[in-house]
Amino acid sequence: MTATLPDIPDLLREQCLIDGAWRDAADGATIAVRDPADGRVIAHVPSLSAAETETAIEAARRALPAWSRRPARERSAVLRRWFELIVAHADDIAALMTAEQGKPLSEARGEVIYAASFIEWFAEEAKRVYGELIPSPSVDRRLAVLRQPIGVTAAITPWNFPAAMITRKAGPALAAGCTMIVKPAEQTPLTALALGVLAIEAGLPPGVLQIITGDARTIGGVLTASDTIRKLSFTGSTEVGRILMAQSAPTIKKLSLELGGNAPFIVFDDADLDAAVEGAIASKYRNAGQTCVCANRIYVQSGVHDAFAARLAARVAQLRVGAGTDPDVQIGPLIDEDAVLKVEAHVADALAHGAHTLLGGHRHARGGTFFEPTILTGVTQAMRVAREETFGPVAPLFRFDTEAQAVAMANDTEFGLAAYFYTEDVRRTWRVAEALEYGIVGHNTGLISNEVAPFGGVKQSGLGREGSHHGIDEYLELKYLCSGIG
Ligand SMILES: NC(=O)C1=CN([C@@H]2O[C@H](COP(=O)(O)OP(=O)(O)OC[C@H]3O[C@@H](n4cnc5c(N)ncnc54)[C@H](OP(=O)(O)O)[C@@H]3O)[C@@H](O)[C@H]2O)C=CC1
Ligand SMILES: O=C(O)CCCC(=O)O
Repeated sequence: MTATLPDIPDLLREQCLIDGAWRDAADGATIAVRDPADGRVIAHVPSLSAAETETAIEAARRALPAWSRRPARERSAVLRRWFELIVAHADDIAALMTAEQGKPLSEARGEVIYAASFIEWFAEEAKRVYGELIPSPSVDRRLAVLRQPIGVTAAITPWNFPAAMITRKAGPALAAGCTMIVKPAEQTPLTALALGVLAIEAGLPPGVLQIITGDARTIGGVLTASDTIRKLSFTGSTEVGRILMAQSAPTIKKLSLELGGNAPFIVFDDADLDAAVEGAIASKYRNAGQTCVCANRIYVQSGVHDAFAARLAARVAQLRVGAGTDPDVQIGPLIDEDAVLKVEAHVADALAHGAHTLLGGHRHARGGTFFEPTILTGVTQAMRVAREETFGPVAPLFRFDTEAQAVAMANDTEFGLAAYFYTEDVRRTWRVAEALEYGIVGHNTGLISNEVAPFGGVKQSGLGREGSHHGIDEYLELKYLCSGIG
C-alpha cells in the first residue's frame, strides 16, 4: 500500500462481501488496484473463483425469502440509513474513488452524493410499489395485479462511475425486495467495497447484497449461466453487453443494459453561444470525457461555427490537467494505457483524413495516462471519432448548414443514449427533440443526469431505464391474480 490511499481503515476493504462476511479468495489469488495518476499499486482485492461466485449466488438465494417478505417500510428504513451513512462518509469515499479512478476530488464527491441520491430515492419508492385492481368482466371474479420482486439479481458495473452505477442498480433492487450480487470493474473495486461496509452498518441482513471481485469472464459466465439469477443489470461497453445478452439467453434472464453512447451535441445558429460553450465543456470534459453520455460529436451550424470554436478553445485552454487530488485540477488521468491508445488512435485517424487540431491532440507532458484537452475541426462522418465512442477529452467539431442535415448526422449511428442541442427557437426545440433517436435529450443544457429522471438508451445503447419511478419496474414482475368468488 502507498501514501496515495486515504487513511480510512473503517472503509478500506480488500476482501469481498459474501453472506454478510468479509472474505479472501480460498486460494489467496488477488488483483492489484492501481492509482491511474501514477500507476502505483494501491491495494489488492480477491480474485474469486467460479465456485466462490456460486457461493455468493447461494447466499443471495437464501436471503431472498426473508428480505422480500419484510414490509416495504422496513426495507425503506434500512436503505435510508445506508443513504445517510454514504452522505456522512462522502469525503472519505470520494478520496478512495479519486485514488483508484483518477477523477478530481470535487467530481468524486459530486458522484458520491449523486450515488447516494439513488438510495434515498428508492428508499422512498420501496413504499410505493402499488398493485392494480382491474374492473372484472364478470360478477363472479375479481382481477388483481401484484407487483412482486423478480428474485435474485446481479449487477456488473464499470469503472467510470464506481459508486453511482452500483447504487442506481442496488437501490431499486433492494427496495423492490430482491437480493443482489455486484461485480464492480477491476479498476475500481475499493469504492464498491466501501459501499458494502456502509450497507452492513446500515443493517442490511447477510446475503442481501454481495460484492465480489475477480476475473470478469469467470464471474460473468457463472452469473449469466445461473438459473437462480433472474435479472442482470449491466453498464459498460456495447461489445460486452452483447456477450452478456447472448450468455443470458439460455436462462431467459431479464436484462437491463446501459451501453455505449456516441452523443451528438448540436449548436444551432440561434443558440446562446456562451451557454452552448459552457454546456459543451460540462458534457465533454466531465470525468476527462469518460462518460457514456459525454458529447462525442459536436455539430455546429455554419453561421456560428468559427465563433463557437474560438470561444470553446479559449475556455478549454484554461482547463488544468493533473492528479485528481490537486484541488486546482479539472481533468484527471485516463483510466489506463488502453484508454490513451484509443484516444490517440481516434485523433490520428481524424488528422489523417483531413481534420485539424485547434487545441491539444497529444499525451500530456505529465506522461502516464494524462491526455491534453483536445479540440479538432473539419471533422466528418467518415472518421472514427464520428462512429465510435472516444471516451477521452477530445471534442471533434463538425460543420453543418441545415437543421435536417444536423438531425440526419446526429441519428447516423447505431447508438442512441444521449443527445444535446442548443437553440432559442421553441418550434425547433420540439421538432428536433422529437426527431432525435435517443433515450435522453438535453436542450440548452449539457448535464442531464439525476435520480428522478429515467436514464437509458435506444438502439444499441441498451435496454431498460434506471432511476426515476420507472427504475424499480426493472426489478419487479407483474402477477395477474384471477380470483373466483362465485
Ligand atoms: N456505458 C458506459 O458507461 C461505459 C462504456 N464503456 C465503453 O467501453 C470501452 C471499454 O471500457 P471497458 O472498461 O473495457 O468496458 P467493459 O464493458 O469491458 O467493462 C465494464 C464491466 O464489464 C465487465 N466485463 C468485461 N468483460 C466481461 C465479460 N466477458 N463478462 C462479464 N463481465 C465483463 C468489466 O469487468 P472487468 O473490469 O473486471 O474487466 C466491468 O465490470 C470504453 O472505452 C467505453 O467506450 C466503458 C465503461 C462504461
Ligand atoms: O457513463 C455512464 O455509464 C453513466 C453516466 C453517468 C451519469 O450521468 O449517470
